[in-house]
Amino acid sequence: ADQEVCEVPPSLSAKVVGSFAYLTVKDRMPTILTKVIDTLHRNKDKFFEEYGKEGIEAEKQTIALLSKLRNEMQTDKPVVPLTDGLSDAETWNRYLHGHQQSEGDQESVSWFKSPWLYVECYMYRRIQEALWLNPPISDYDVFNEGKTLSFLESQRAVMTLCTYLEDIKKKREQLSKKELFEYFRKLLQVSVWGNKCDLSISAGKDNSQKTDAVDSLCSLQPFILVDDSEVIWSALTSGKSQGPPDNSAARRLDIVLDNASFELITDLVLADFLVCTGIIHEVRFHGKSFPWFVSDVTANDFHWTIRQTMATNHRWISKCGVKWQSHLKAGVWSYHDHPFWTLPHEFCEMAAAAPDLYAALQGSDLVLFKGDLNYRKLTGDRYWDHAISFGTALRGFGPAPLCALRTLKGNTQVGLQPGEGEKLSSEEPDWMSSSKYAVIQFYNPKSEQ
Ligand SMILES: O=P(O)(O)OC[C@@]1(O)O[C@H](CO)[C@@H](O)[C@@H]1O
Ligand SMILES: [Mn+2]
Repeated sequence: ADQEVCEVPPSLSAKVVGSFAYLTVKDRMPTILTKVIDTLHRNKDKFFEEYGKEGIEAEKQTIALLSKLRNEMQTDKPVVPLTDGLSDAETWNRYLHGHQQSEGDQESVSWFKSPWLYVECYMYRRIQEALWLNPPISDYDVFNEGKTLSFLESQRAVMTLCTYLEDIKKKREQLSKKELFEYFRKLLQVSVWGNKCDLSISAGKDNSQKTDAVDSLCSLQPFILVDDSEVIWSALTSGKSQGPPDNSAARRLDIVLDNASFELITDLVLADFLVCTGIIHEVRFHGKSFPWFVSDVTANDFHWTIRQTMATNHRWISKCGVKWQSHLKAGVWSYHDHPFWTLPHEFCEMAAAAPDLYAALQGSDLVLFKGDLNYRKLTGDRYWDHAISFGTALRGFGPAPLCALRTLKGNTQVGLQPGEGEKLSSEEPDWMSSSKYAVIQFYNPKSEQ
């Protein structure tokens, strides 16, 4: 039961030598920084063409700041305040100050000693600072190449998925409620497995979708550790009429997006299925307000992806794209990028840190949280016992019925059967970080779990 009183366990951090957090801070994060520096080097001519010698100077200064950042990280220097004066800088600096207060001094808030969730988010905000401090390349997306390439390499999978959606649409009038549920279940799984395509875990190496996302569902089924599809379906389809949306019956879905390219397509397909079958009447997509965790969706990625699908010469992909663009135009779909999603806070702090966002989410009938980072923030990225309930780990966060759709890429997992986590650890030590396993985990704050 969620009321079980329990000590909040410590945060994952790199101070545990050999832990996934340690290996991430020691190896993967510096690698990501090095790739960012290489990307800036490789685009030197482009900056010159576009901005002349000012562009070259800006590129050089940015690289200098990023090299300094990498050195701070690799030598475990103290975390330092942001200096770019962006609207969120003060929140970040207050957050840092809070850590310094609780640790007692500035020295002990550092890359290998502080919570992994904090320092990893902070790294991406420092990358943003390096760009922001160097106009005219301030709004250059250092991760754009990787996201674009990953999308273009996933085109076969996009084609089969859009064709699959088209088939469903053709026969939707004849589908029974049970058949609708089966398609919902499949598209929910396609969306959760789409989360494997993440360029942060691969440190930028190609991670595009090579296999047919629908055909592989059966073989992947055993690796879904928690599957709450049925209770999600009944939350979506119970009570309110299926009819056309008069205000009371209108049902709203919020999708807190994760990665661009193929994963974004799986989310757009799921949203389209729910709208065209009349189960959902409005979808709000939540992305990041600046480039984040290498492959996370920004406004530019979101609109570029829809324009790309419209322009593709494959008839079903372009038909989907045209439909999606019309949903945006009609306001049935909308894109939002609240600054909170690119702050370091655990979600149990949202109501205090971003009351406007928390209130907005309270108007949703279901909030889907995609990916591993969102799961880490939902549960606070802590050493929870694997068998404690998801509700307990949420520690009061619950603006609306919510569902986490994540492949496991960080060693936090709750809501398992007693002994299940230990069994997995004995058989596969890296079960929480290999992205081989996934959860479709639901929590309804309005009802006892
Ligand atoms: O949120 P996502 O895209 O599913 O995964 C983000 C991620 O790749 O980055 C962090 C490790 O660097 C972890 O949260 C996770 O492995
Ligand atoms: Mn991501």
